[in-house]
Amino acid sequence: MSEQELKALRVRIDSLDEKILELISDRARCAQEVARVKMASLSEGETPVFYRPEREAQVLKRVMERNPGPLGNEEMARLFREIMSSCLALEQPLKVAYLGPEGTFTQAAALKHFGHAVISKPMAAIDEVFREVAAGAVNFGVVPVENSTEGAVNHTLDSFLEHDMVICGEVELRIHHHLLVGENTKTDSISRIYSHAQSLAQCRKWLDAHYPNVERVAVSSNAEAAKRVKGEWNSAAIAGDMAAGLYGLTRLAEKIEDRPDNSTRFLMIGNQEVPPTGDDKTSIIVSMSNKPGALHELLVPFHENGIDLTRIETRPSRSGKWTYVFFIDFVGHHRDPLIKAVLEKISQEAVALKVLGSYPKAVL
Ligand SMILES: O=C(O)C(=O)C[C@]1(C(=O)O)C=C[C@@H](O)C=C1
Repeated sequence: MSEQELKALRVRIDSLDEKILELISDRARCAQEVARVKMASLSEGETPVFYRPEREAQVLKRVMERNPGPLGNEEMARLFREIMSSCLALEQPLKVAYLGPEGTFTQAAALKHFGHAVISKPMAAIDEVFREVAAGAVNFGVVPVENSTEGAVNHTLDSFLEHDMVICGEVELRIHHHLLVGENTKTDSISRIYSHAQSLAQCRKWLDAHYPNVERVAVSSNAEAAKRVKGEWNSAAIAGDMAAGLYGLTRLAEKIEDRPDNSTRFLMIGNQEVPPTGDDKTSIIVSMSNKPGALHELLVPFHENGIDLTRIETRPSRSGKWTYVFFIDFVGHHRDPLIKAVLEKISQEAVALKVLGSYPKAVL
């Protein structure tokens, strides 16, 4: 390519950037107007709701449907995700608590869902995320709920039994684990590998094959594991890219998870109900009386009405020995007439039924 051609293309890019700049600023001013309208239409004592997950899901879907390329749909949606995040921050900067410390996959999930313009607050435990939201110290919380290799995150399920929370969104993250070492690590003398118990489990076969005699130490998070390695010459950590970058570690082995499709699903929790988008999911907790056929009775209304169950999990109810609650996720919104009727039917048979929330299916 000649110098001349390159120059002409760069002039074109400069002019396009100016247009993009103008358009983004126009959009941001529009968001400010939206905030003004929301404030003006409040009734006495009402608090404004600036963050609208149902609208955000629609915006991102529309972008994906109309994307002419050559950028991929996910990439384009990611760019718009960030534009919307900045526009919302003009209306109201969102505060989001997540299972920390900094560098965890949960932080990556929070940023994927809300964008980078949020004020994010790391918490030391899942229960603390719930408490922070309940106390009103943050607008939303982000917690892991299930992993495709290791199953349910029980701390999260149990926290739902103790707190009244509304689920307002979900996000899925592909989880890649690396074996990380520090500058001073003697890589041929590694005697200890730190990670979160779930991550150790997700890499079990790889560890058995490559480090069968090395001690595996479970710590509170992958980021914590990465932090520890910095000061120890004989240890390594299993963690992801964010933690590696944050603590300046290098990858001794990449993508060591046993299953290449290893993914974790995270939930956004808050106090705000989300209206239907037409492509939603609902999560409920149900407890049934301890009698034969109880689970069958619970599932029949879903089957009879053709409702797609996406998950069912059992946990001890914590209110009696050998009594259980079921966590159920299904496709649909609790305001849909069909879902309403099914929930009505179930509540007639159930000891207790609680709708944890209806929320847009993950777009990104
Ligand atoms: O449509 C709204 O209610 C807005 O506030 C605008 C907007 C956007 O930038 O598109 C910003 C934040 C909301 O979460 C959803 C959408």
